[in-house]
Amino acid sequence: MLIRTSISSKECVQTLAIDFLAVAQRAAIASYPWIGKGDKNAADGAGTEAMRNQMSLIDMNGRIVIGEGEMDEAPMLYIGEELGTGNGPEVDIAVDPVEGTSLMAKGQDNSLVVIAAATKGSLLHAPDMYMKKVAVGPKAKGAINIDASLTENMKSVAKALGKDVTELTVMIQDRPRHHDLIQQVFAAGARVKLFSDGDVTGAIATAIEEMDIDILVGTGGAPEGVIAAVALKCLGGDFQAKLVPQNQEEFDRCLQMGLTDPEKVLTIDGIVKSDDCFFVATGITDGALLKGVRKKEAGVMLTHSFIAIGGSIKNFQFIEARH
Ligand SMILES: O=P(O)(O)OC[C@H]1O[C@](O)(COP(=O)(O)O)[C@@H](O)[C@@H]1O
Repeated sequence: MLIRTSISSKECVQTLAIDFLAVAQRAAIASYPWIGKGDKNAADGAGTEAMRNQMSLIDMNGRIVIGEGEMDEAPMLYIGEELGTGNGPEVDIAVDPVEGTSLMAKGQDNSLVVIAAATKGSLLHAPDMYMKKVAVGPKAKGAINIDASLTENMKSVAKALGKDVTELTVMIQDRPRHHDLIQQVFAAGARVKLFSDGDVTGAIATAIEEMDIDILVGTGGAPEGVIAAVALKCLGGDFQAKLVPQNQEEFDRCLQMGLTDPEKVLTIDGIVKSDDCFFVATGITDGALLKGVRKKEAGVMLTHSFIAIGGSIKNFQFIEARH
């Protein structure tokens, strides 16, 4: 008999989050042999396969809403793919088996496995295109406006945090398209923290006090934006976004995916419509949020993960595990 429920109970969301922790850990371990080997696709393929195999064992009716691509372009974890034993809650799943594929292929810091999940029907089906984003932690919730300039956002966030604008640190991906944003930070006397890849980590950093980041701003991947929004929802932070279709084809693609007004402001609650959600990450290479996979003696592998759970649980944990 098939059991279909929602993940609204505390026990259910907690159990599923633990199951997905195992998925992220397996995917990170599978990618480990490819660190620094210069082959992005092999690394991504290994992580994807491990992720899919482990997810198939979970008691759930899962459906990939953000994955490796459309059915005709991705053999595994394609958008719409159904995963799990079929006995269990109905969940929307967003995955990135390797967030920071170039970093990983070059043996650089900050690549990680990221997964987000929420009650069925609650995650935005974002096409694989650019998205303008702004993210802040819990203390600045309600203080951001994606339609305002970064200068104005910095003023409002500084006020919410009880800081002077010059004390803010703004994380921005180091890309030519962000030149103007970087200049606005300098002009305000605030500090930038530029990073080469991995804006999911940047968004989470705004909600983890020890990471000392006040705002993440910039244009990056929309799939990563949805995953970051789930993480921030669990962490009590805030996130706003706008899709940035680059041409008519991308614009039409938004319409096909049911986004009737592709350039409208997307709030955190519009991207993640349910509080019953969770986020899991496992480090592949060392990074600002997590250490990477380590190979110990006698085939033992060490992993470092992060779990954030939303709803009535609302907590996060760092987990070190030996496999
Ligand atoms: O490299 P671009 O085109 O600036 O895209 C930005 C996106 O790329 C990343 O840095 C890494 O993405 P990949 O894992 O697909 O390589 C994301 O974190 C970010 O959203």
